[in-house]
Amino acid sequence: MIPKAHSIISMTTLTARVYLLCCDLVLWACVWAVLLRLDGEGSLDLRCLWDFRVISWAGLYLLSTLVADNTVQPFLKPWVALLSFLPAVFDTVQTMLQGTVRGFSPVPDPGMVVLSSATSTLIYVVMETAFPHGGSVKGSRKKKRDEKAKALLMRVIRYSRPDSLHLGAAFIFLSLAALFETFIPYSIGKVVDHLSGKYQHNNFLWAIGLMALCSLGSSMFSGLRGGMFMCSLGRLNKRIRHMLFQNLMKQEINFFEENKPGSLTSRLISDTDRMGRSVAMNVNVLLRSLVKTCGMLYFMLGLSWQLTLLTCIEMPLLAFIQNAYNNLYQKTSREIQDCNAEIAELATSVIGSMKTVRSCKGEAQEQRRYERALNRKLQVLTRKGICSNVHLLIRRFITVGLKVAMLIQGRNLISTGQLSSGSLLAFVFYQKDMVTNMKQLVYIYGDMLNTVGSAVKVFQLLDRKPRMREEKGLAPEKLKGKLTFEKVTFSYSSRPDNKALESVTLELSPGKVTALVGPSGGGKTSCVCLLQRFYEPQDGEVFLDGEPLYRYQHQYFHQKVAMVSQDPVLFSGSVRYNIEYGLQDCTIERVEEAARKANAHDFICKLEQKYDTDVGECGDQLSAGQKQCIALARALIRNPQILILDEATSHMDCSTQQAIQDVLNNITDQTVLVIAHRLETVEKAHHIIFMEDGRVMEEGTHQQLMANEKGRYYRLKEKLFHTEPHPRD
Ligand SMILES: Nc1ncnc2c1ncn2[C@@H]1O[C@H](COP(=O)(O)OP(=O)(O)OP(=O)(O)O)[C@@H](O)[C@H]1O
Repeated sequence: MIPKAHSIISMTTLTARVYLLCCDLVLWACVWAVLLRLDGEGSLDLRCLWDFRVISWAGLYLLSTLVADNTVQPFLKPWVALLSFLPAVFDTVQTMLQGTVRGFSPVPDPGMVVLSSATSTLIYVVMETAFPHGGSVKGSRKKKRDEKAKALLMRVIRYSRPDSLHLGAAFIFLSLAALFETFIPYSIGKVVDHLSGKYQHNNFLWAIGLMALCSLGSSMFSGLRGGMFMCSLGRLNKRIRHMLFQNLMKQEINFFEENKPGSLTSRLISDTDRMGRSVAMNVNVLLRSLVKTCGMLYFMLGLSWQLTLLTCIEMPLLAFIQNAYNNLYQKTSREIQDCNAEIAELATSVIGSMKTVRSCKGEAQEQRRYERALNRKLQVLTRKGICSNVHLLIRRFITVGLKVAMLIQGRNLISTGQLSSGSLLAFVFYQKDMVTNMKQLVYIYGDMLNTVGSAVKVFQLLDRKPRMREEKGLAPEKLKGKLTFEKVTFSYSSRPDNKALESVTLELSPGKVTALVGPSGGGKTSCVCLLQRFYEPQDGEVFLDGEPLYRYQHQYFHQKVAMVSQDPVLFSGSVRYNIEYGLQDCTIERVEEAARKANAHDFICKLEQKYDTDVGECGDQLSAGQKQCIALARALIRNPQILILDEATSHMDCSTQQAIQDVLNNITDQTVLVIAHRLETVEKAHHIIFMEDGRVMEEGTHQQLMANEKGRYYRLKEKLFHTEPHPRD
C-alpha cells in the first residue's frame, strides 16, 4: 500500500492530472464555443452530452496512457472516467428526478471536478484495500498471468499478419453486416408504428422495404464475413502446424523420449486448432459485437435514454459474474486439456503395442487404466457443468429482474406519450441484442485469454531449440570414414545416473569390418546411437576423419552413414518408396540392384505388384526377415561410406544371411560396424571389440582373442556360439 499511496500524492500524478485537466478544459471550451456560435446558448441535449462525454473520455484515456507510466496509470484511469462521466450522470439523475429536460452545458461545475478527484481517490483506495491489484502475491501473480496472456495473444495475432488482406476484407464485411443488422429492430419498430397508427400505404411499403433490405444485407455480408474468417483460420492453422512440425523434426532424440507421441500429436492437432480459433473466431465475434454495440447504443439512446440507463445497469453486474466464472472456466479447461492428452497418450501407446498387451494378458489392466483416466476427465467435466449451471442461473435472475423493471418504465413512457409502442418493441429487440453482445464481449475476452493457454504449449514447442551442438556445415568431397571414440562417457537423460558408456576409446577403420560383441546391456547399441548423432556424449568426443561429428552437415553426414537395425522401421507405401526413401530421382534399376545385393529381389518379384506393392502400416504386411532385407537394400542403395548393422540379420534365413556375408566379404574401402551374435560374421570381422558394462574390455582379431582362454570373448564364444546357427540369428 505504501508505494501506491505514494503514487497518489506524487508529483508525477499531480502533473499528469493537471495536464489532462487542461486538455479537457480545451475540449469543453471548443464545444462550448461551437455551441455558442450555433444556437447562441452554448448548451446540449442529454443525448449529445453523453456522446460528447464518451468522446472526451476516450481521448483523455488515450492521453493518460501516453503521458503517465505504469505506476501512475491505475490511479489516473478511474479519475479520467469519473471526470468525464460524473457531470453527465449528475445531470441525468437530476433530470430523472425533476422530470423536465433542459439544456446542459458541456462545461462542468468546478465543484464537480473537485468531487471527481476526491471520489476517484476514495474509490481507488477502497479498491486497493479490498482487491489489491499488485500489492498481494495473488494479485501480482494474476496481473503477470494476464500480461503474459496478452503478450501471447499479440503473438498469435502477429502470426496472422500474412492474412491481413483476408482479415481486412472480413472486417469490412463484418462492419457492413453489423450495420444492416443494427437497423433491423429499428425498421421493425417503424412497421409496427405504421400498423398501429393511421395507415399510410406508401410509408408502410417503405418501412417493409427497409426491413427486407436490412435483413438481406445483414445475411449476405454475414456469410461473406464468416467465409473470410474461416479462410484466414485455415491459412493460419496450416502455417502454424507446418512451422511446428518443422521444429519438431529438428529436435534431438532425447526430446522424443521425454515427450510421448500422444501429447505431441495433441499439441500438433488440437492445440494449434484452438490457438487459431482464438484469433479468427474470437476476433470475428469481438469485432462484430463491438461494432453492433456502438450502433445499437446510438439507436437506443435515440429511442429512450431512461431505458438505456436501465439496460446499462445490467452490464457491470453481468461482467462481474462473468469474470468470476471465467477464472473457474480457465482452470477447468486446463485440467480437461491435460486429461485429454493423458487419454490420447494412453490409447496410442496401448493400440500401438497391442501384440505385447495381448501376449502379456494386459487387456484388463489397460482397461482399468483407461477407465481411471476417463473417470478423472468425467469428474472435471461434472465440476465444470455445475459451475456453468450456477453461473447461468444467477445471470438469468439478473436479466429477468431488469427486464421487468424496463417494461414497467416503458409502459410509463408510453402513457406519458414519450415513446411509441413500435419504439418500445424496437427497444426490446435492441436490449436483447445488446445484452447478448455485451455478454459476448466479456466472454470473448475471457475465452481469448483461455485459448491462449493452448498457445503457450504450442509456442513452447515452436520456440524450443534442439539441445545439440550447432553443426558447422562440414561436407568434404572425399571422406575416408575413419571413426574414433575418444574417452566417451554417456548416459541417457532418462537415467542420468546409469552410465551406458564409460570412457570408451575405440577405432573403426575404413575398408575393415569391426564387430562389437558382448553381453546384453553392454553398451553396443549406445555406441551406434552416438555414431548416428542421435545423442551427444557428456564427456569425450566421437571423431570422423579427425573432425568431431557435430561439425559435419546434417544431410551430408546421414548420406555417408547408413544403418540397418534389428527392428527396422518401414513406412507405409510401396517397396520401392521404402528402398529409395530420402533419395531423389532414383531409377528402378538402382533400386533393383540394391535389392539384389540385400537378397530381397526374389521375394519382391513374388509380391503381387512387385516393387509397387504396399508394405502396409509400418511394413506390417511383410515378415520380420523381409523387413530387414528391405532395410538393408535401403542402406546399400546409398552406397554409404560407413555401414552399421545392428543385429541386422537376426531375422533373416540362412541363405539371406549368407548373401549378406558375401556383401561384407567384398568390402573394399567402406567402414563397416556389425553387432552380431552370429559366429561366422563375428569370426570373419577384421577387428572385434568386446564390451561389457559400458566399457571396452577386450579387442583384437578372432584368433588373438581366442588365444586367451580366460578372456571374456573366449567364454562368450563358448557360451553363445557353441551351436550354429545361433537361435537369435
Ligand atoms: N533409451 C534408453 N534410456 C535409458 N537407458 C537406456 C536406454 N537404452 C539403453 N539404456 C541402458 O543403457 C545401457 C546400455 O544399453 P545398450 O542398449 O547400449 O546395450 P547393448 O549392448 O546394445 O544391449 P543388447 O545387446 O541387449 O542390445 C543399459 O544399461 C541399458 O539399460
